[in-house]
Amino acid sequence: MTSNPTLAELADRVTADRDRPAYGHDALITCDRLVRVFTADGVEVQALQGLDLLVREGELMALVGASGSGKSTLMNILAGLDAPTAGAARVAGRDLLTMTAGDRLAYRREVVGFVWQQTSRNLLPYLTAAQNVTLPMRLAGRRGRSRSARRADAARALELLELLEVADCRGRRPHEMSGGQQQRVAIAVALSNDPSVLLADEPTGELDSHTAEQIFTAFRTANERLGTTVVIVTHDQAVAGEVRRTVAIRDGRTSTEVLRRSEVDAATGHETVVAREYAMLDRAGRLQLPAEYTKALRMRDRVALELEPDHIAVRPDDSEGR
Ligand SMILES: Nc1ncnc2c1ncn2[C@@H]1O[C@H](COP(=O)(O)OP(=O)(O)OP(=O)(O)O)[C@@H](O)[C@H]1O
Repeated sequence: MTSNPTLAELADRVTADRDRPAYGHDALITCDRLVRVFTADGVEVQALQGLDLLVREGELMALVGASGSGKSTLMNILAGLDAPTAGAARVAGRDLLTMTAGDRLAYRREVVGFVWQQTSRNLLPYLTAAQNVTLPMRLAGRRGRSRSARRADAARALELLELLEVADCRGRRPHEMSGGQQQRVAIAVALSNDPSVLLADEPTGELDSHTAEQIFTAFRTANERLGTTVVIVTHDQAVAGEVRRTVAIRDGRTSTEVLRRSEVDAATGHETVVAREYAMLDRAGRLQLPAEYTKALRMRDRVALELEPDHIAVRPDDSEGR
């Protein structure tokens, strides 16, 4: 252990702490110790238990986790449909805890777009694809109600439908389209007001694997061509495997994340994708070890720690019988 710091050292530490940028200062989405408690029939359920998550502008990332881990709760908060119990959540500079009902409505219209699993939840059944895409633009009313504004909205709707390769569906109502076409139109609807963030909760859950791949391509197109930040909750390993960053949620907290990067072999020019798993370390120093690791070494209750020059070793408790 180090000796007691001098007064000058303490003053230096205070200055360094003060000058350190705030947590998530450069992130588009910041969740800081986010808590959501539900009370049902007098029983409290802690759906989010101090979740930390940072998403940078321009990312395309996936959230995965077992059923009940808190993914939908998090998405509903980020979508502005639900409010957290405690902690902090900011998206594109908006504080999700302190927003008024009016701010929340503007936030849902202007800052986030969302695509849900149930195709029926995304589109109005009595409107055509093009009308579904122009509706959020009309509701936001950014261009006014003149004829030229309506023409500009219709042109943007067609551009988006073309970008997502469903322009041929523009005059069709949802029941006249396949599930995959409906989801691509739903992505166009979500993008209509040029949101900073596109949120999708199991968007491929009702689709076969080939169609799911097309939907994922549509998200990638939105991310690459429009620069929209995309967060997708998915059970689909194929989708999770396609993104650079997959964050796992366990028991209402972010636990591990997998980062993938391409490596090109200098000799052959062959490109391979290398994946590496990381654990989240929160500001209190808490770390969640993957269950399969702790099970493999029969670790529970207590582990032995050793600080090495370049790593920390975590070993099974060896104190038994000593
Ligand atoms: N409105 C609610 N009232 C009470 N409990 C709720 C409510 N919404 C969610 N929960 C509980 O919160 C926990 C997290 O639920 P959530 O729906 O966020 O999980 P999930 O990871 O999205 O699961 P799934 O993959 O099955 O959709 C669960 O224990 C759930 O039962």
